[in-house]
Amino acid sequence: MATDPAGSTPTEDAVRAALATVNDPEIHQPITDLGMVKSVDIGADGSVDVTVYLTVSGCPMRDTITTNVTAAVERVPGVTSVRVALDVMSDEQRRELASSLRGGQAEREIPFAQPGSLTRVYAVASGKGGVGKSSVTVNLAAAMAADGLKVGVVDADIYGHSVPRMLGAEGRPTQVENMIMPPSANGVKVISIGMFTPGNAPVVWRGPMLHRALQQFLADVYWGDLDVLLLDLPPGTGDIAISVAQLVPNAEILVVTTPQQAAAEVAERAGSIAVQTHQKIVGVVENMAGMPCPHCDEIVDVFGTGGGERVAEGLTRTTGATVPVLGQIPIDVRLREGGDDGRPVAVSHPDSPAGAALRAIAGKLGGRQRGLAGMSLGITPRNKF
Ligand SMILES: Nc1ncnc2c1ncn2[C@@H]1O[C@H](COP(=O)(O)OP(=O)(O)OP(=O)(O)O)[C@@H](O)[C@H]1O
Repeated sequence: MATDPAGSTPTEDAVRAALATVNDPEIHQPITDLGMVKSVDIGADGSVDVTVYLTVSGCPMRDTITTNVTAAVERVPGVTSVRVALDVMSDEQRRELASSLRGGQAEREIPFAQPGSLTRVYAVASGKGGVGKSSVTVNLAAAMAADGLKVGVVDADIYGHSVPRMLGAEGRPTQVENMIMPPSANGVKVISIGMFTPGNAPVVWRGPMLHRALQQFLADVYWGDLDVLLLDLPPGTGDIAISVAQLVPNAEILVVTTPQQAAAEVAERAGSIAVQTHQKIVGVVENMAGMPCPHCDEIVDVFGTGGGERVAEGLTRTTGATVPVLGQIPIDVRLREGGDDGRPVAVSHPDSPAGAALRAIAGKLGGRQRGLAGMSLGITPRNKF
């Protein structure tokens, strides 16, 4: 308990100032700004009773909120004890909160697709499954967050939703009215179809349902201000790639391939869908590019060589714009282990060959300024006379 040399009772202003330092763990804003402080009562003996509104009953964050509120108020000089009681917001209060979080933006509007949005959106695509698309997405996201960027990931890989586990962000998102609060881990906010399906049930959704799910993830999830949003797409050239193009036309495509000839060919096909959707391809990542021999450090080209380069050249030819190889990531058992444990190798072993390669790619993508080059200006050229 903080001692007060003057021995005076703490003021309500001082207690509220302390409460303003406590962020809601899901919304990441001060509980005082969110209308979550119901009452503050201060006894003559310096005891403080605080009642906090939870957004929903049974909120999974109730213990965290109680601990953080207690710790903040205890630090106020003159406070002798802190008791925290919890209440639940009424429907009306929840509606007000949801509308203030939306900041006046209309319901169902996708903030990233608005003109002037400063969030860079990357849709991570691959031709074949299992080439490491989700691993690359998660590691790039965690590395960018470690560099201080505000990052979100949408796991749109309907059939193999592995992003929450790879990031260590399992658990169900809470909902405030129509707004979904994304869990976060490793500094990254994440939402996944897997968070809404019972157990490990396979998802047998068709195109229109996938489109609606993606729209909901983009419009109804409270992302806050993001610097970068990564979308982990299912492998191949399915419906969801078209949905991304319709919902976030300014999303740029990042193609992941392995060095193998066959994988490179399908990756090129997946990438060339961007020509039809008029999206920009930001670059190619070659994953599983060789494995250092554990005995002599010689690089063993398990999956051959040159796939990334071939895809980049092919896409440059098809799109007419230069598509670079952004980096090559070697096979590394720590990358796989990190994926299984929710500790991305780019942050747990940043200097390992795979970690360093991923961080370098994250630096290139995270450091780019969103210029007008990637944006639709929404104007039509006038016909020539
Ligand atoms: N560079 C690497 N070194 C070692 N293991 C890797 C590497 N890249 C990926 N893996 C492992 O390969 C497996 C497949 O990776 P991942 O799930 O990221 O692929 P994916 O392309 O997203 O697959 P899908 O789209 O089919 O779900 C995972 O177990 C992952 O840990």
